[in-house]
Amino acid sequence: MANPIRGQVHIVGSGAIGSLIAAGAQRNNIAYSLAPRSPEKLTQRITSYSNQSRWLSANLANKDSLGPDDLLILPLKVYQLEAAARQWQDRLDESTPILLLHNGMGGLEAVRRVLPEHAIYIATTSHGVLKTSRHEVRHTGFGRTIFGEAPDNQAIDDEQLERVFETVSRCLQPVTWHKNIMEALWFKLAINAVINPLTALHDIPNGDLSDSRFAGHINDISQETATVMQAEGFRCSVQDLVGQVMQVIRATSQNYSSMHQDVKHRRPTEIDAINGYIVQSAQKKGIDVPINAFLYKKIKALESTYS
Ligand SMILES: NC(=O)C1=CN([C@@H]2O[C@H](COP(=O)(O)OP(=O)(O)OC[C@H]3O[C@@H](n4cnc5c(N)ncnc54)[C@H](OP(=O)(O)O)[C@@H]3O)[C@@H](O)[C@H]2O)C=CC1
Ligand SMILES: CC(C)(CO)C(=O)C(=O)O
Repeated sequence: MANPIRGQVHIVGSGAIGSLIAAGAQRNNIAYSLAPRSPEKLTQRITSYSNQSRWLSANLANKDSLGPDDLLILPLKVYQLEAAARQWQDRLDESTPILLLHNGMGGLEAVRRVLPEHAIYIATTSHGVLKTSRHEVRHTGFGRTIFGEAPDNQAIDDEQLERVFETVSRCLQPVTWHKNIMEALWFKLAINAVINPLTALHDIPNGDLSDSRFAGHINDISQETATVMQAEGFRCSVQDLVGQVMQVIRATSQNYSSMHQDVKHRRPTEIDAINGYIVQSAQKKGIDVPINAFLYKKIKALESTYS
């Protein structure tokens, strides 16, 4: 069996997914720290979907610099990534590996603007986690995680790759390796591009999208996304995407999507990294995606009403 990293896992923030990773590290005796914006935001307790609570040892980041044996994890929204990378850049060794974990696309580009040469790994997860108070999170749904290497990593370090994979496998299990992680991110994007804006705009839980009145919208959004994905070089059909979207709608029928919750709590949404990213990619390829553009504008208009 492979070994995890030899050093410490440094988790930026103390948000929902970061706290789940911290709990996984603690359970597996992997040294970790959390780095919230302020100590008062540190997660202290995690409750599992089977209602068992676990206290996190108060592991605030206290190292001045990270070495090649450490791992920096950025489980953040895409729009938070560039600033976070800037905060950490002077504390990283040139060989410190970095793991990005987010919904939507554009995270790699954002971090590369600051750290063009670091080895970057990317994961996407379907675990569900909610930060229920400043100090508590609830693991609401057991999911799975897909992991891969950024396609533009310069040097291939097989030992580092194995150790990082093993670390993520222990912290966020079950984890599968994907040889083209960008493809996995695009397929997840295609699901979020339908469910997130529609549930936010109609103020409904995910399951309500199985009503026949949404069938046309789901098909049309997926058609546009499939066209862009094909132009990006991925093999997919509208039927594939609609099938996957419907499966997630059924599997998460009681949930309110993250964009629905963001709008409800008047927080910035991840629309730029989801439908906004599809619109941008389509423009570069000369493809028209009017429905994605419409959804993008509607969510932006909602955000602009926040005081
Ligand atoms: N939660 C879930 O169930 C799932 C989430 N995801 C995706 O994972 C990503 C992270 O989501 P989630 O964990 O829910 O988000 P959260 O908002 O709970 O976590 C992000 C945390 O990081 C903090 N933060 C941001 N920038 C910095 C910084 N520079 N320094 C210190 N702290 C910082 C934020 O603080 P502040 O609030 O002060 O900005 C926030 O507490 C998103 O892309 C999401 O879509 C994917 C699957 C499931
Ligand atoms: C899969 C889905 C749509 C589950 O709600 C999600 O990822 C989200 O809400 O952001």
